[in-house]
Amino acid sequence: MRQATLWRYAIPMETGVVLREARLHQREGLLVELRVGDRHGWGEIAPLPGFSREDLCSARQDARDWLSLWCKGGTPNDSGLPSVAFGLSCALAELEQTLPQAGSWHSAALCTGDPDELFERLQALPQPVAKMKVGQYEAARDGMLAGLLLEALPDLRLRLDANRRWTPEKALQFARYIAPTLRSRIDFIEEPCQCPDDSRQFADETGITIAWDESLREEPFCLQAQPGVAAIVIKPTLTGSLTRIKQQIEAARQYGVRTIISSALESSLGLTQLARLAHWLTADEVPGLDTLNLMQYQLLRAWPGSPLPLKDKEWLTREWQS
Ligand SMILES: O=C(O)CCC(=O)c1ccccc1C(=O)O
Ligand SMILES: [Mg+2]
Repeated sequence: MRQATLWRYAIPMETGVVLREARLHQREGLLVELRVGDRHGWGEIAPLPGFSREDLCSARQDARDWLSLWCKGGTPNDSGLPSVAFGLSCALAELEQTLPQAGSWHSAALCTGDPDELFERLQALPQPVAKMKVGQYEAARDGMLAGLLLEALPDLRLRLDANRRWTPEKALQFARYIAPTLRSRIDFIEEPCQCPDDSRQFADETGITIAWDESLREEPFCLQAQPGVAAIVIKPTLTGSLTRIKQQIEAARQYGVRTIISSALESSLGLTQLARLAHWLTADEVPGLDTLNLMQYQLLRAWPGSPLPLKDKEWLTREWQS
């Protein structure tokens, strides 16, 4: 017999580092638990305000409809809401034991705090890959800091994320502070300019490669081999089912473009699944999952080595059961 429960969580968190002005003080989402006999599978459905097109209310409704049908023995189609399709497909994959347990537990370290502290943290990393948000302050400041880090830490690889905040002039101003010999250690800048054509031109002019993030979720987006485009950044919660994620990764591979699996601020349950997904489908890449520490605690599953407290089901609210 098939059984399903939909749980709700709310975790205090501070998201200023990643979301900037759109910051959240609490992350809300749903967890889905599927059971068949003594097998079970979990998934997380957590639309991210400001990024997802669906909200939690419509996600809950869609998830309930899907689960009702599934419990009756049906095989419902993937939800059209990306967060729902992602969470349900993870729960099914766990149930069917198709999501391997091994995970990519080393993430690109999210650069926070003051430069001295950052410097020490990066120096201690086994795989020195860091991700820095740029475009919030002066482009010159960003350029100086990035240049300084690359110069001081000769093994460091840097990923930058501008979230489309630069005009073409600002982007070039940033690049002027990065010596040409250091540029190849910038893995990529995610979406430097407002418009994708300007971002590609930036890559052409500076030799600094770029990655698509926001563009991936815009219609019409057609992945192609483009000079200067090094990677796509996939946030599964904003993308959809495991099948869809696999298709995107496969397409990128065909064009010689790297894929980085990245967080949309999921709880430790979803985040550990993303680490497993990353290991399974993008084994050679360091994922962008360094967001757990923004939360006050972990839920149901522990990220290996995390000192954050781990909370159990008592911290969840039951929303629906069948
Ligand atoms: O990609 C990462 O390394 C961390 C996640 C991250 O930056 C992010 C998280 C939530 C929403 C948007 C973004 C972003 O890439 O801008
Ligand atoms: Mg990004």
